[in-house]
Amino acid sequence: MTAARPSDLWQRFQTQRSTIPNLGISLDLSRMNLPDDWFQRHAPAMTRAFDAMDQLEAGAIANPDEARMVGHYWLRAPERAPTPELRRAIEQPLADLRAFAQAVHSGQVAPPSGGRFDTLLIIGIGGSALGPQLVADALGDPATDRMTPFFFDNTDPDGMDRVLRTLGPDRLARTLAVVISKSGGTPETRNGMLVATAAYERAGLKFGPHAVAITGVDSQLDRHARDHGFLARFPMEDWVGGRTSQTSVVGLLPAALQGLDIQGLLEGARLCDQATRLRDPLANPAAALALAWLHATNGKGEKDMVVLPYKDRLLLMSRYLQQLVMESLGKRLDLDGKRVDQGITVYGNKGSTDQHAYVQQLRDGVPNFFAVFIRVLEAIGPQCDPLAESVVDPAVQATSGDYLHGFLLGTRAALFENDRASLTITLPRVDAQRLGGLIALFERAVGFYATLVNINAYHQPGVEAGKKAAAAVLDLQKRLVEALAAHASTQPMTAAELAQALSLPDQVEPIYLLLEHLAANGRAVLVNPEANPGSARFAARG
Ligand SMILES: O=P(O)(O)OC[C@H]1O[C@H](O)[C@H](O)[C@@H](O)[C@@H]1O
Repeated sequence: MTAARPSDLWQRFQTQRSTIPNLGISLDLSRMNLPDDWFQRHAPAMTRAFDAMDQLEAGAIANPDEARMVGHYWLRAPERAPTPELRRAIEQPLADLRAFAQAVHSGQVAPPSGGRFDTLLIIGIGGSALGPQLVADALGDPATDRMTPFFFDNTDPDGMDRVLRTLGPDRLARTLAVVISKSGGTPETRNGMLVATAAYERAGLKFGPHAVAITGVDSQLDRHARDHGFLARFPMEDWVGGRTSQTSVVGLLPAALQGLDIQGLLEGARLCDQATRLRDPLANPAAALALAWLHATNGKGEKDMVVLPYKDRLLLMSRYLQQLVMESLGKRLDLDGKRVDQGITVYGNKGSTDQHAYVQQLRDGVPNFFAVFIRVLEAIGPQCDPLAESVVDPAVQATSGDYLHGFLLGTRAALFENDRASLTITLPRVDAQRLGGLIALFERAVGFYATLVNINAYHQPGVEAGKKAAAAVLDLQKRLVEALAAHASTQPMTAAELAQALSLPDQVEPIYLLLEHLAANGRAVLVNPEANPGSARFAARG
């Protein structure tokens, strides 16, 4: 049990606290059980991390495997971009996207069938969806949004169908599709675009005059957009990674179209960047965060990070951070090519909802995590009806917001009592500036941490393995459908027999799984449904 006295904790609360002054954001590490000399002990390592970050911001090839610069910090301070060309590559698209959003809002850019665009269908995945989703949900307000956002962020036909049915053909005519893919070749996004195109066409509409693309210049998507008369194309630069693209066109165009405060997002990120360039880890929340992770995880991912925002609007924060942290830090090799199997697992949802779900395990179960509480001081936003924050419990004169805050402090104390560490990030409110600041805080903490554990945070070689394997599966499926037609039109066959026919005797299991999928979707027939996998027989569809 932790035997810290309240007066010691109060002392630690004051000394292990850093801030982003202009945003009123603070980071409290008092419940992380850091040894007193933790920061001092890691001063030399942190100096290296500051040096690496300085070089990155100055335009070094900070992503060595892909031979790329890493420029997301310039997006909110274009004057810091290392060359005038790079500065222009930030300022021009920013001006263009603002002008485009204004033209859409004013009706100057309008649907061919008349009226105004009032709905957005954002098509993207991973870094091309998670940031826009987080921002849309955190800052959006159905009463004041200029356009209502919907997302295709997967290749699940049922998921896409649900969105399309929510929209219906009439609303589709007033829907602007924003197709986002840095590489321009991501299959899920391409599929989403093709399904959307078919839906527009079925409604008697052409997709191009309802669509814009955000993608690398001359990518497959860029060429498709050009050839199909998209309304506009916005460039995505190779020095902006998908998971750090929220302050690029990727995050800003959807937000601007929704009518959100993109200047606030940029400003918040810029102010955070300023505060986190300070070379004093105790006073620099991004450095302090990275050093706290180093302690909690032993620099080897030994503990998971549970993200607990006590605010519905920040529900998607854990999902956003999952990609930012796990895709950046989850690496097999370090920068010297040594096997390290690095990473920090991130999950979470929101408080106090989680207290009625998995906090039981956090408090009493396997102690394999540390918690990140996100505490928002103002209980309601200026746009809220005060009714939501009226007294609900006259006995203690408490409002719903008092309860929410009370549950946060209560859970923080209950975890700490049981030797579960946590850190707390406090924001005055959820607005564009604070959200921009929060995103930038984690971006830089990830960068520092990567240097502390000597890995490249800016590539994702592991993702490719799954993509290649999926392509091989689709190729096998094609050959299987052909084999079914050739050999199993009259005489049903087992997976093993089909594997034999394809000369792929060691592929029986994937062949069975594909047959099951094809049969469930009416593209093959399972003639003996009660049979076990070994004796199940499949025929071509007649
Ligand atoms: O923007 P895109 O090129 O379509 O990529 C979308 C996502 O897919 C990839 O697999 C990467 O792992 C992500 O980092 C990326 O954000």
